[in-house]
Amino acid sequence: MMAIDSVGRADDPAGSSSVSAAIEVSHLVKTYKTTRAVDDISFRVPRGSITGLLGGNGAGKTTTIAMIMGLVLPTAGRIRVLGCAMPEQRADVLGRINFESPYVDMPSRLTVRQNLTVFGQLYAVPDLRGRIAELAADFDLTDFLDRASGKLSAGQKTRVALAKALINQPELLLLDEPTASLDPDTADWIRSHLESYRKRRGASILLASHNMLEVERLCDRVVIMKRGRIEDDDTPSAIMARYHRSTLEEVFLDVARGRARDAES
Ligand SMILES: Nc1ncnc2c1ncn2[C@@H]1O[C@H](COP(=O)(O)OP(=O)(O)OP(=O)(O)O)[C@@H](O)[C@H]1O
Repeated sequence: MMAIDSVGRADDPAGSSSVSAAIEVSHLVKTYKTTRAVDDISFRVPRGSITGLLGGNGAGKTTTIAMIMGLVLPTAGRIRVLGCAMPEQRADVLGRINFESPYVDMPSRLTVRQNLTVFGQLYAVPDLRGRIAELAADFDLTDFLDRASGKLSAGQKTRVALAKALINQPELLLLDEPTASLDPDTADWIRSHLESYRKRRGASILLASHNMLEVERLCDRVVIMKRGRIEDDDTPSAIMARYHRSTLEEVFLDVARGRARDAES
C-alpha cells in the first residue's frame, strides 16, 4: 500500500494503487546519447492542483513534459497520466489533456478560426462553432479571428494558443512558460484565465516557468529540478521556509548556486 505524507508526497508515485493524482512519475530517466537530461525523478501532481516545475536552463523540464505527453520515450521509469500508463495508454489520455507553449507555433498561414477549427476537429469537440465563439469571447479574439495566425503580436498569439489548449476542456493542462515574452498586464490577464479555468473545470495544471512571482501566485506545489534531478518538492511556503527565504526567486538562486537549504540568509 502506498504511503502519502502530510503534503501529498508518495513513496510510490507511479504505483498502480494511487488513483488520486493527475500525474504520477516514478524513477523517470531520459538519456540523449551522452546527456542524462532527466535523471531518476519521481513526483506527483495532485488532481485539481497547479504544480510548478522550476529549474534553470537545461534542467530537464521540457523533456519531462514531453515524456508525460508521450512525445518522447523514457529511457527508464514509469508515468501515469489521469490513471493511465504512458505512453502505452496514450490513446485513452490524449483527448483529456492539452498543452501550450509559446515556443510551439501554429501553422502561420491559417487564420485563427481555421487553426482553432483544425485543432477542435482533432479533439472531436462537439458544437465546435459554438465552442470557438465561446473561446473568442473569453480570450478577446473576436477582432482577429479571420486574420492569419502568423500576423499576430506575441500577446495575441498567446491568447490564441491558450484558446487552442482549452478547446477540448482538458482535465489536465501542461504549460511550458505560458507567459514568456508577454508584458506584465497581458501576463496577469493570462494567469487570471488559468486560475478561473482551473476552478471552473476542477482541472489540474503542470506549469514550467522561469517567472517566480507567477509560480508564487498560481502554484499550490512546486517541484524544483536541477541538472535532471529533483532538488525539492513541496508547497511554495514550505520550500521558502526550508531555505529561510521570503521569495521563490531567492530560493531559485540558492538552488542554482548550490547554497544549502538550511543556509542562513
Ligand atoms: N532532442 C535532444 N537531443 C539531445 N539533447 C537534448 C535534446 N533535448 C534536450 N536535450 C538536452 O537535455 C537537457 C535538458 O533539456 P530541456 O530542454 O529538457 O531543459 P529545460 O529545463 O526545459 O531548459 P530551458 O529552461 O532552457 O527550456 C539539456 O542539456 C539539453 O541540451
